[in-house]
Amino acid sequence: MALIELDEVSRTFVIRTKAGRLRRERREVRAVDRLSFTVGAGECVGYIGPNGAGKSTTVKMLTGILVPSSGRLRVAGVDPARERSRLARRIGVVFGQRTTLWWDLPLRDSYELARRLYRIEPRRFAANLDRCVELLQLGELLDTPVRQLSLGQRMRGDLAAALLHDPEVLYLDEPTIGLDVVSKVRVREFLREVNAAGTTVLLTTHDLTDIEQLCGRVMVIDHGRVVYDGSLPGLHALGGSERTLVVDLVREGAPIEVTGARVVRVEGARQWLAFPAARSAAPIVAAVAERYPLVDLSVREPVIEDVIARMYQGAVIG
Ligand SMILES: Nc1ncnc2c1ncn2[C@@H]1O[C@H](COP(=O)(O)OP(=O)(O)OP(=O)(O)O)[C@@H](O)[C@H]1O
Repeated sequence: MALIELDEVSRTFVIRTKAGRLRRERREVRAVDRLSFTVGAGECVGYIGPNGAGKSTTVKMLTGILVPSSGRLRVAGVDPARERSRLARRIGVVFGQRTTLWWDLPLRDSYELARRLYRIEPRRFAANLDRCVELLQLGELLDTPVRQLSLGQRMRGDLAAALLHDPEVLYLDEPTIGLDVVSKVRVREFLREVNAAGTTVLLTTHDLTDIEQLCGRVMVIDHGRVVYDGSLPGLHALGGSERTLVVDLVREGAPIEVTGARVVRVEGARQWLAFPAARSAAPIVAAVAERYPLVDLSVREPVIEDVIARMYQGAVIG
């Protein structure tokens, strides 16, 4: 069953700019351009694209904040713009850069407000809160005012707030932005559990590791249109994008030689090895670790803009 359905959805903005002392120019920006796609119940879909591609505009239309200029849009069978409050009970939204929590109140009070706002039945509320507190390790934070929380703690608090009313669909906009490695891991683990329990997830991010670890399907949007819909390895394979293994050796040495990767940069005891992003890093990491004395290793994902640029090149060449 499709939970999210867009059929030829467009959204234009009119921008008026000054052109001379008195004259104003009127320009139309088509942020979303005859966009069609469906997302099935239980899917976790990565929604990625360069800056200004139309991602936020899509998500705003899916929540009912923005009205489409044309086309048909349904979320859980509801027209978001027409029945925004009815839809609000069925969706959860988390924006990494903003919080829905009350700044001066303890976390617990924001949750209590959500309970009243969504009229969540008390037993269900208690069970959901317990589950979120356990999975997100919020126990010790419940009585802390939100303004005193770290970014990672606040994000975990926001995730719980978005899920207390058991939404069928969860929209996430950059949920790991600015978080340290440990917090990122915790947030991703939680999202995996939420999705495994049946919640449909639409995830907007600039961090390809989020997509790699959570989404079986990725949609790339550019200039308001879907330009790729498939798996992440498939996207990498299209343009031949590469990941980088950063290796800190115990001491400086000759460039590392392992099958499947090539050294692209050397700086003192640090070496950078590029390898196809569609392939697993595991055999390369194992080969390097076996043959070279190491201090540290890390894998860097390519940036989304590069992957998309390469995808276009691949599509032209291929
Ligand atoms: N309220 C608005 N008024 C005018 N133009 C807008 C408005 N909102 C978005 N746009 C324009 O629509 C286009 C798509 O913007 P949108 O914010 O949806 O992109 P995005 O993919 O979310 O980008 P980012 O990754 O930078 O958040 C951009 O050209 C943007 O300038």
